[in-house]
Amino acid sequence: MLSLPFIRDNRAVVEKAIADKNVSLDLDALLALDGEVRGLKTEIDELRRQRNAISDSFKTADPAERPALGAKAKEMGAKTSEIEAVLADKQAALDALMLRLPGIPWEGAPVGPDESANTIVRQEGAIPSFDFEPRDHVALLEMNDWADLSRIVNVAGSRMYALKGRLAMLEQALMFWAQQQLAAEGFTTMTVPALARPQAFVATGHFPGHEEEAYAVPADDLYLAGTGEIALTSLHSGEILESDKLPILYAGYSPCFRREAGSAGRDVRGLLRVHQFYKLEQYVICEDDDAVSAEWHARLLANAEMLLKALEIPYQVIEASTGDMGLGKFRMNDIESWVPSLGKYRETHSCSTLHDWQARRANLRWRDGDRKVRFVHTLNNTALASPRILVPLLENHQQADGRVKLPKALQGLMGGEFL
Ligand SMILES: Nc1ncnc2c1ncn2[C@@H]1O[C@H](COS(=O)(=O)NC(=O)[C@@H](N)CO)[C@@H](O)[C@H]1O
Repeated sequence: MLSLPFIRDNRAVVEKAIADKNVSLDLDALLALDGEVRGLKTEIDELRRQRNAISDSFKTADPAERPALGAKAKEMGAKTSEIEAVLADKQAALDALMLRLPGIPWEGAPVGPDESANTIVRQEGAIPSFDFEPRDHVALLEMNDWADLSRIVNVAGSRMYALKGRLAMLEQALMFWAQQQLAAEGFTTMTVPALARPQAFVATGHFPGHEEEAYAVPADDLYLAGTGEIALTSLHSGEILESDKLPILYAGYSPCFRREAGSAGRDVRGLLRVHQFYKLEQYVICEDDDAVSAEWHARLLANAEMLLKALEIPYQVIEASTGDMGLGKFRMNDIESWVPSLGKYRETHSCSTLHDWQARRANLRWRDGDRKVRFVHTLNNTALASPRILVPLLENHQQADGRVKLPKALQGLMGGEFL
């Protein structure tokens, strides 16, 4: 969300963000509502002032005049309530439009409608060349009995899987290993729930707009989150964080649930796109200073690259376009990992800076050195998301006989050179 003073003073910038992020929002209607709300508030204040004046005069008034004064006060009270009802409706309409406002993208973001406008920042790690016909991850799962992709569908429906044996253990080991790497970078590991109240989805920007992507639990007015970002964004809602508590660095581990409503037919084979997965989420709450945010964005990206380099997975860093980065983002860099069976890079990480766009929605504030209360900045990036990360991991390290050679970083954890 943006502040109304910012919108009033930066109309052209906001209009450009609305256009560049393909948002359908009538800024004139929003500002007209803002004007009406301010007018109604002024009217109410004036009525209250007059009513108070009458009440004050009541004590010293001639007894004969009191009935008329009482009637006047009563009439003003009725008028005030009438205007307050109108104000409530206008305020609700304004609040709804405010939630649709885009965050202003950084000036270096490629302007374009969707991911087709994304650009490649750089590529890291040599694409492996095999002296045998490489298998895809599903074939590797089958020949090593590392997953059940069929029976489980009878139990839980499509896009579901069960990992087995050493691969199931590797998934757990990977998450612990990543938590250790992030702890060394100062991030506090947290396990967070997937269940969350609707307001938590509004705070991150998932609602309004993406309700159909979340599984609902209507009996309890809860939804299942698709990312630990949702719990972490609202964890400190309503608090005023002292400056010595910033930055807050969380490594949030959670199950993630996504309906993938819009993904029919995409990635239907295997582990790339499933309804339930596990993610370790890097999350930062920092002071509202653009340079500080930019520094944390770079560090979140570097952390993810550190993990990919240790896993010896080739990848490329992507600069997201204005149309692909999402409503609230200032900047988004995806990392795409090489998948040999597809002969292309596929997204495994997504690093975002949101400035105070989420903080305003989540009511996340801090007290600066001058004791001034301000909204914070929030950032997030994937550390590891499994089972998707297993796809490049297994395929890039496969041997001719179908065994998978573990990267050195995991050999100690898994007690051997091979999975
Ligand atoms: N349906 C899915 N199945 C498997 N993995 C998924 C799915 N959706 C997302 N992921 C993984 O989760 C990562 C982060 O998802 S994201 O929506 O791009 N971004 C976020 O959730 C941010 N909070 C950063 O983690 C993706 O890069 C991908 O690796």
